[in-house]
Amino acid sequence: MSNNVESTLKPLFEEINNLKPQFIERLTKAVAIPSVSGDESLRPKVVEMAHFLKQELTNLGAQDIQLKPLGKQPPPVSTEGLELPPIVLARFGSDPAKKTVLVYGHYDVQPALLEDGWHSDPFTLVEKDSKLFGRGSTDDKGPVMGWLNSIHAHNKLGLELPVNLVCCFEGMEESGSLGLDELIAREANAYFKGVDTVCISDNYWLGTKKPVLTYGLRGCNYYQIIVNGPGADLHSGIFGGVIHEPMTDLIKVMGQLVDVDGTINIPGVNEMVAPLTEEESKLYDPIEFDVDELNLASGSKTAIYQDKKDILMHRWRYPSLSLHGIEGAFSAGGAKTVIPAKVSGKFSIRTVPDMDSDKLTQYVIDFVNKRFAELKSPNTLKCELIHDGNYWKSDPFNESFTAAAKATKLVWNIDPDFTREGGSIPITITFEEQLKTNVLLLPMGKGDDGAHSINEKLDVANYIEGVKTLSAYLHYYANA
Ligand SMILES: C[C@H](N)C(=O)N[C@@H](Cc1c[nH]cn1)C(=O)O
Ligand SMILES: [Zn+2]
Ligand SMILES: [Zn+2]
Repeated sequence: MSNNVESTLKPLFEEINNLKPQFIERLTKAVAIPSVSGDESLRPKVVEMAHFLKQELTNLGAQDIQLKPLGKQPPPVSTEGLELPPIVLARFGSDPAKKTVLVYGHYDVQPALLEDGWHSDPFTLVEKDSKLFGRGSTDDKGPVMGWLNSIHAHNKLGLELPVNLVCCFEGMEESGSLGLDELIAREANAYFKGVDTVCISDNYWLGTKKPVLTYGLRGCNYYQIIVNGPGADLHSGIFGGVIHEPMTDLIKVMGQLVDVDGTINIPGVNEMVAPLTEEESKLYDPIEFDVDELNLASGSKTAIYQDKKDILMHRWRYPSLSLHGIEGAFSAGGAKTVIPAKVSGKFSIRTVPDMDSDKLTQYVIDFVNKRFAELKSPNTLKCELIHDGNYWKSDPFNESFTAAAKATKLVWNIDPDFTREGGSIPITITFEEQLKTNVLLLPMGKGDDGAHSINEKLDVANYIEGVKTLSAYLHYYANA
């Protein structure tokens, strides 16, 4: 059976090589649409991206393409009445004799500004040194285009897809996947009926040398602390030293959430973490990774841990708390002498088994309120959850992972490592629970791609060989 698959894949891989310019052109067009879900002013661009996908899917011959509306964005962070971007659904084939694979990806991206330190406009894909630079190149427009490219190559060759393919692309992943849980529940026995497995390509290799298959993700609970004080921004020469300043209160509270060594100071949080078993401890041993890979990816020597096992465990199986920013604070160049009247501090906690999101939120709010009360400030403070998404951990011993391992070996000539991921894809567990299927994470990009960072890139090799890997996965899975 396997030989059959490989003889089918040989001409397909050649076709993928031939189509490289068209594939890069497709990604160029996708990156050019600044579909930043976290920036309300760019919401029309997120919607434009959904329409771009619809057009691409139409050109590729998809059936039953639907842009599913999700209604209004819920509080707390949006302007009232702001519409969520639609979910793009499409299918290729509905042959009852074939297995059905649902592929999920997201078409929204993180914010990006040239002045943040990009070497070129983040929304113009630039090919340099065999790398494709641009916001979304690796997260997640490259992999989403990867699925389209695979269909394109099959079409060009007149080769039938080996499975029925259902596409589900969302535009709010970077902002908590708002509305998607409900859509999946609604469509579980409708659009998604008959789905045998789910494949997500939206994470990265652990390092830069070895492909991986991923069977776990951390969750993400995102919070804000709003401190309100004077009626307007004030002159620090006139009011400095004579009023309680919101920013001082906020920094005092935020500064106590986490220690410089990453220890979370909120009582109850670390106690919720599942204990490390001997069996799990052994899983880290064969994985290829070291502190140099971490330093390479971070562009620094700022690692808290030097030992591989410590690094991996703190990325995958322990929670972390990161401080992200302060809305309302002076942040431009120069030296403005202002006392901001209202500031909102943003931070998130990456969650792991067995943390409970509601309990965590209660612990966070109690801690923040207690620390603020100690300041005896007349300002007001409110701490709230902006969005949460659960962690996910699965058993990687199933047909889908086996097919992906064969595909990876064929394309990259090396057996993949089995890894977990420190980032989050909030919807993963919902697919597993609602569709009662397993989920596979099959990443395309490398650990040094700089997702969410400046100068995000996807190596040309990862893009093209990634299309081969996704394609080979579908063929091996069909024949498993
Ligand atoms: C791993 C994935 N490509 C990703 O970047 N996910 C985001 C999801 C998220 C959660 N809250 C906000 N965004 C991430 O891990 O930050
Ligand atoms: Zn992301
Ligand atoms: Zn992503």
